[in-house]
Amino acid sequence: MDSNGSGRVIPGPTNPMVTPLLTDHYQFTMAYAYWKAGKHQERAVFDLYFRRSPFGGEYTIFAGLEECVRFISNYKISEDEIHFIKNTLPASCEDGFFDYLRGIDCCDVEVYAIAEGTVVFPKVPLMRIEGPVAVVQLLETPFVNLINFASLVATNAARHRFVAGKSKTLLEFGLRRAQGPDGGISASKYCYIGGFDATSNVAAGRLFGIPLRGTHSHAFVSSYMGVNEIADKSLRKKDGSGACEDFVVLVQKWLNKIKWSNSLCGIFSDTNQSELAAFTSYALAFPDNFLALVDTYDVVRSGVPNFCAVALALSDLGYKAVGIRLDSGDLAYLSCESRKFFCSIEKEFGVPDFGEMSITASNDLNEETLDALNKQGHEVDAYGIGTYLVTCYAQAALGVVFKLVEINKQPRIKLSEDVSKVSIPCKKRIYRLYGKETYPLVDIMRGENEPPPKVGERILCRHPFQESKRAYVVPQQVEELLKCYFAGSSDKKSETLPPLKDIRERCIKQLEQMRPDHMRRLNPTPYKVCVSAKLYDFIHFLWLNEAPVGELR
Ligand SMILES: Nc1ncnc2c1ncn2[C@@H]1O[C@H](COP(=O)(O)OP(=O)(O)OP(=O)(O)O)[C@@H](O)[C@H]1O
Ligand SMILES: O=P(O)(O)OC[C@H]1O[C@H](OP(=O)(O)OP(=O)(O)O)[C@H](O)[C@@H]1O
Ligand SMILES: O=C(O)c1cccnc1
Ligand SMILES: [Mg+2]
Repeated sequence: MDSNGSGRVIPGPTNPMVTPLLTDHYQFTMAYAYWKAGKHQERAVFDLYFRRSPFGGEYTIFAGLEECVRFISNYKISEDEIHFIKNTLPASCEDGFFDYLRGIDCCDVEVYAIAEGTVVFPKVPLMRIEGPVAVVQLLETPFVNLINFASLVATNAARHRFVAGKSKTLLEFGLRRAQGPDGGISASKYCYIGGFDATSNVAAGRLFGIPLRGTHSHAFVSSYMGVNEIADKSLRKKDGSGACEDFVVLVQKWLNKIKWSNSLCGIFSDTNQSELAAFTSYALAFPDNFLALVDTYDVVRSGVPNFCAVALALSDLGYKAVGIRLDSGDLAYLSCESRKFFCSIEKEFGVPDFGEMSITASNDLNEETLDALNKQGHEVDAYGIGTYLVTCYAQAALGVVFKLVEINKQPRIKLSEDVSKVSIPCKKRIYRLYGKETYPLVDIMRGENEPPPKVGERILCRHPFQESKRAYVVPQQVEELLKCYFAGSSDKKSETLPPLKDIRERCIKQLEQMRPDHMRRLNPTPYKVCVSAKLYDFIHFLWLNEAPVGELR
């Protein structure tokens, strides 16, 4: 634990593998070369950004900032680590360098960032990292690593939420399929930020206070052979006014009633009795939270009737069952059939709200299957989503980069044949300009010393690289995006790290205020990211200055 200059104590990174060695070898070789040249203390400014939003979309959720701040707040290279680094470098490397590494902390580093959970766009610096060039260089790889997957998976979660709709419960079930333990823990944390309601991941529940939810598996159902395996068949009434001595008999009674009821007669005959035993047993263990996986044998002919028999028996004793989970087959059709069954029971037996029993669906769900279910019509209330969500199956990486934009107060540019890869030089300030209808209109980057845009004042916004693309904007609201999150030992004020719940709320609010055409799944409109006229001129001046002139022969 350490403080970031603000006097607040900041714990280390969640994952203890996040150490100064969690970087690329070349960061240490460059650090040595900087040191050898006497250049290591030169003040550098790097921007961290990405070039394209993922999943064919036009927005991204910025996530991972807290872990970066935790990392640098506690940055210290241990003796063991220095010993290891020394062995990885040529023997000719001078000892003075290792003394230098020994003394490194991040007290000369400052980090400016957009708030975690904000909707962000390509080319805009999500973080600006200032400090001695050798130190900031060492931070490149861990920072990019901590932001890349966090932002990717939070965006994936937000996209799943967008298709599922606000009213649905979204459960993250991905731990078993995630890319290793950190993939699993990170996915649970950042899917929550992106708008999921709960996770099945117990460790994530403990670490981050994310609500835990779950049902049961097919193994639980198929492990039962019959009701005689249930040792204690008694169940106390919910209000404490007595008990049912044989809950199994009560369930059987209800199953018979359903079977011969007017509206359900003929829909099913004999249900699977081992499944009934499993449901009965689960209800005895959790009478207040009874939710059954109904697709082990046959949803309509066995799972749903068995579930209803147990739920009605519970109802006799004052308990309210939660619902069912469907994990195979046509989820649209089966959810509608199950709903019809529940509604018939409500009508036939006069059990209030039985028709509103919750239906959870799972099984290889993703944006496309959720969209297909919506188009077909369905009765699903909650989705359990694993593999496609946590592995970010539709796109493996976000492509976050970390580029030098200034050293010793000299702006720097990285040129490329591919214009989209040319970096935007200078230490910049970023503003989000809002229009009349309260939507964000554009993000504009301006040189650090340019005055901020003013509400009601016309501003020329220019595409950073295409001369003909320009627009005037008269903002109704101006929001400065980069705030100081780590001030090192300077006396600058830094932002406090908000709790996870607040980050999630911010994210949900941010998504709601975006113009709908930026958010749609098919051919969304790109959000405009621009530069001030002054910065535009400077970029192109520097470009011409740095690019050699070709010669044709
Ligand atoms: N109504 C639907 N429309 C579109 N996709 C659906 C619908 N219902 C389910 N799906 C999806 O179709 C796929 C079905 O998976 P699969 O072919 O493995 O069948 P299954 O139902 O799991 O079969 P099994 O009984 O062998 O487990 C899943 O990805 C599921 O999310
Ligand atoms: O389908 P996902 O989106 O990854 O969500 C999680 C899945 O994990 C569980 O079963 P598991 O996949 O382990 O076994 P199954 O495929 O045989 O049901 C669960 O029943 C879900 O189907
Ligand atoms: O609780 C569940 O139903 C669950 C948890 C993880 C994976 N699949 C399902
Ligand atoms: Mg599966």
